[in-house]
Amino acid sequence: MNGTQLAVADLRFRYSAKGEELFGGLTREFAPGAMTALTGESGRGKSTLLYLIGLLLTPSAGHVNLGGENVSALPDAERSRIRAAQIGFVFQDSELDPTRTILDSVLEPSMYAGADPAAAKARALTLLSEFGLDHRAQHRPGEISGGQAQRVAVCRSLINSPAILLADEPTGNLDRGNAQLVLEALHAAAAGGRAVLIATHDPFVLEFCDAKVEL
Ligand SMILES: Nc1ncnc2c1ncn2[C@@H]1O[C@H](COP(=O)(O)OP(=O)(O)OP(=O)(O)O)[C@@H](O)[C@H]1O
Repeated sequence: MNGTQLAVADLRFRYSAKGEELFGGLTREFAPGAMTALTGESGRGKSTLLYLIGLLLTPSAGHVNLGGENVSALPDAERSRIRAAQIGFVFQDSELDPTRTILDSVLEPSMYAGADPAAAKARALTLLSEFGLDHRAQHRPGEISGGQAQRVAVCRSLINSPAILLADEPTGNLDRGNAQLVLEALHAAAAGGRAVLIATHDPFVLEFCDAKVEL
């Protein structure tokens, strides 16, 4: 892992001209190798911050800095390229495509990133094995549990070896045991040199995090 630096500087965002301003000029670094919890009451902007850092939204003021570059100011095509190559997402419900095998679901983001298919397949199988899912590679989402599906989503988010991993309530619908497996997987991803950000309401999640940003 290259340990890409991630930071936000004087960040502000409004969904509409008259809408509430979020973040009040947030300045913060998110260290590579650390898992940071984004906490705060409902509506404070945890998900929105992930979308801004994930380059799916553009700040109203301030910027996101990735690897020393203000990536908020870049043209859409360049932001999409950075997103595909450097940023992984895990959402609350993985909603895997029911028609694809688990292996193909994990591989899908590698196609958008233009990765070598053979190398991507080898990496997908390694990831599935690391997360105890190798025997499920040829199964379809209907044949695996919710906890396993979330671990598949973590594998999928890691297929392009992103420097940044963004997780929005990734354990929100899981029981403790499955939540722990997913959180351990995310923590391992951070330990590999990534900045992992996880939006959460759950005190259990905080036990796995190295830092906390309260919005
Ligand atoms: N697409 C949208 N258009 C307009 N306003 C939005 C949109 N998405 C979110 N908001 C508003 O922006 C604010 C922040 O929402 P966001 O979902 O980021 O908060 P959150 O902290 O993640 O909340 P929760 O904990 O409930 O998931 C809220 O007031 C929300 O109503």
